[in-house]
Amino acid sequence: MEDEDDCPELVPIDTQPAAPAQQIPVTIITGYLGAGKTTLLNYILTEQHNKRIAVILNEFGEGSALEKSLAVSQAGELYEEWLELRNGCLCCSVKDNGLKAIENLMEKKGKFDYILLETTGLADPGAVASMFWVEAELGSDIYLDGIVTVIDAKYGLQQVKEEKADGRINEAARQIALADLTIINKTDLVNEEELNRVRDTVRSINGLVKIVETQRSRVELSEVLDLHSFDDEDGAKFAEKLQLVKPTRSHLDKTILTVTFEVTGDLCEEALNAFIQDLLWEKKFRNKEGEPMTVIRLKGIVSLAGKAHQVMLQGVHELYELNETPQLWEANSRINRLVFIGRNLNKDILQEHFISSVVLNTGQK
Ligand SMILES: Nc1nc2c(ncn2[C@@H]2O[C@H](COP(=O)(O)OP(=O)(O)OP(=O)(O)O)[C@@H](O)[C@H]2O)c(=O)[nH]1
Ligand SMILES: [Zn+2]
Repeated sequence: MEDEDDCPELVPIDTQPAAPAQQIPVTIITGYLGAGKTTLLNYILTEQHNKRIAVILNEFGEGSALEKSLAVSQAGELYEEWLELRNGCLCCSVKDNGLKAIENLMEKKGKFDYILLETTGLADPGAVASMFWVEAELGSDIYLDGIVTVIDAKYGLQQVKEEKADGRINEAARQIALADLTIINKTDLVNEEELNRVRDTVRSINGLVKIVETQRSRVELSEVLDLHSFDDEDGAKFAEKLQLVKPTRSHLDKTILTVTFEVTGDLCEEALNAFIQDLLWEKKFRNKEGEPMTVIRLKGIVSLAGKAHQVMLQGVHELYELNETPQLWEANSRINRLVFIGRNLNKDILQEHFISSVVLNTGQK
C-alpha cells in the first residue's frame, strides 16, 4: 500500500503545458445542502467563456467519510479521482491532499485559467478560504478570488434561523457572513414577499455582500468570476465600497451581523495588530451579556502613523492581513473605517476598545 500522505496519481492526458507564471484565481462556492452549487458549476462550465476552468468538488462519498471526489471538468470531459482522507475533516483534507492534487494536476495537464471549488454544504468555508489565502502568500500558483454563497430562496431562511445545539454558529448564517457574493437561487419557488424576506435576512447578516437572484443558478459569469475580493489592486474602489456599508440590525437573536465605525486619527501599527489578534484569536472582547465576540469577516481602511498611503485590512476566519494600497491619503482626511461581520458584536464596546488602545493622540508625539 502506498504512503497515505501521497496524492493519488491523476489521469495523464495529452496537453502541452501552458506558459508559466501568473497566479490562478480560485473561487470558493459554498451554500447549504441543495441550494444549487452544483447547478451553478454546471452552468458556468457550459457557458461561453474562453477559460480553462478546473472544478473541484469537495464532497464526501455517500456512507463513507473517508472518501471525497475530485472531479475535474474541462471542455465537457469529466475526470474523477477518489482521494483517501485520513480524518474526515474537510479543511485538513483539503490542506493535505486537495492543494497538492491541484498542483499535481496543473503540472500534468498544464495550467488552468480558473479554479472553482465547491465545498460541502456543511463545511466551514472560512477554513478553506483562509487556507488558499495563506498559500498565495507562500508563493503558491493559486490565489483566492472570492467566496460565493448560494442560498435556497425557499428554504434558506429556515436554514439560517435554525438554532444550533451548544450555541454553535449556524453554518448557513456563517456562509452568508463570509460571502463576497450571494446568489439567492430558486426564485421560481417563492413569491415576491418571501424573496424580500430572504434578501433582508442576507442583508441583515452581511452589510458588505453583493446579492444576485437566480433560477437554476443562471448568473452572469462576470458577476461570479474575477471578483478580486482579497487583493489590494484598487484601494480606491475598496475604500468607496466600505463607505457604503451600513451597519445591520439583526432580526434574530444571537445571529451574525455587521458592525461598522469610523474613527479619525493615526493608528499605532503594533497596537492595531494586538487589537486584531485579541479579537480574532484570543476572543477577548465580550458584549454586554458577557458573550465573546466572534468575527468571521473583517475589512477596513486604516491610517497607520507615518504612512502616506492608505492601508487595507482584510480578515477571514482567524487570518488577517494589512496591506499598503497605492492610494495616498489626502490632507486632513485620514479616517479609519472598519467593518466587522460576526456574532455577539457590540459596536460601542468594540469602538471604545479600538479608540483607547489603537488610536494615537494626534498632535502628541
Ligand atoms: N425549482 C428549482 N430547482 C432548482 C433550481 N436550481 C437547482 N435546483 C434543483 O435543486 C436541487 C439541488 O441542486 P444542486 O445544484 O445539486 O445543489 P447543491 O447545492 O450542489 O447540493 P449539495 O451538493 O447536495 O449540497 C437539484 O435537484 C436541482 O435541479 C432552481 O432555480 N429552481
Ligand atoms: Zn453539489
